[in-house]
Amino acid sequence: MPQLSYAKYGKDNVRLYKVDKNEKTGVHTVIEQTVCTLLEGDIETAYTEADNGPVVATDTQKQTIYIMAKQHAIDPPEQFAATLGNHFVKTYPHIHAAHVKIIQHRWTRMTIDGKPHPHSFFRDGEEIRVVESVTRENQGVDIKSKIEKLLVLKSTGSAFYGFHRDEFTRLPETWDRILSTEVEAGWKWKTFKDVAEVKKVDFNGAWQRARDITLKIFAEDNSASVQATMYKMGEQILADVPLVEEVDYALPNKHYFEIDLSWYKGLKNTGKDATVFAPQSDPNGLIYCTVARTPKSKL
Ligand SMILES: O=c1[nH]c(=O)c2[nH]c(=O)[nH]c2[nH]1
Repeated sequence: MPQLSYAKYGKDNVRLYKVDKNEKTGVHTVIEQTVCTLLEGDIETAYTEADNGPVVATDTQKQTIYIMAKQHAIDPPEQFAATLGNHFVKTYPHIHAAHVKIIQHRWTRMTIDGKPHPHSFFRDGEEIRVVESVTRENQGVDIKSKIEKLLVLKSTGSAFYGFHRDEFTRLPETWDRILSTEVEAGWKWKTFKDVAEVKKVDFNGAWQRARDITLKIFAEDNSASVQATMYKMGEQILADVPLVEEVDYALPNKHYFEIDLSWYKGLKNTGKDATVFAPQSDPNGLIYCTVARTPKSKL
């Protein structure tokens, strides 16, 4: 007999915008998010017996997102995720866990004639801030914060030599190359007891630190490899944000190939003379790592 071994359900791609209007100064602050909520619990019969009794409709979940957004802070997104998760597990006795994912999109204030504009914003890149949370009944809140789609490039200060060589190796060693990646960085927080504890944490400060560290180390490290540079980033975030237990990075190595132009009148464009390159869309390297405070057993 087959069995339902796992189930969760909810509403994805709920788009949300909230404006905070400071009446005194006339300055508006805007936040745009895409929210997903997924509920777990005693919902088996909805699947196995066509019983909709336990189903908190996905439409209800969507309406709840709007109402909670009106009544509570949605920034930082970590706090809003915990508020939503707490609502679902506290309101419905048969719901035992709520997964909330929030993607926060960039709206950066415009500078007009050298002054920050009170109510006009622009999208400065595709970078997103992501929060993944799970609130479990009587077991607290687990939160992971992320930066995704942050595209960076350095035109020098990166080498790759001394790697293993055998009969399959074609790649020459290089002491000066272009390094480019689209940063995906995540940091997992210690388990929080409840929403009250979540509310005390400076998530925006931590996001800023993680982003600054990523950019500073990317720019300043005399990179031996993607692996070595990303490890330094992880170490530094753990050192700077005590409530973070684990940091992970996923970095594609976006290759830029030298083009030999010597066929054209002996034009020099390789080695130290290389200035025109061919950016590659694929294939690309893909390097992962997780840096944890306490090493995990490999067993
Ligand atoms: O930083 C790098 N790490 C690698 O593992 C690797 N492999 C490769 O071909 N180029 C690079 N660069």
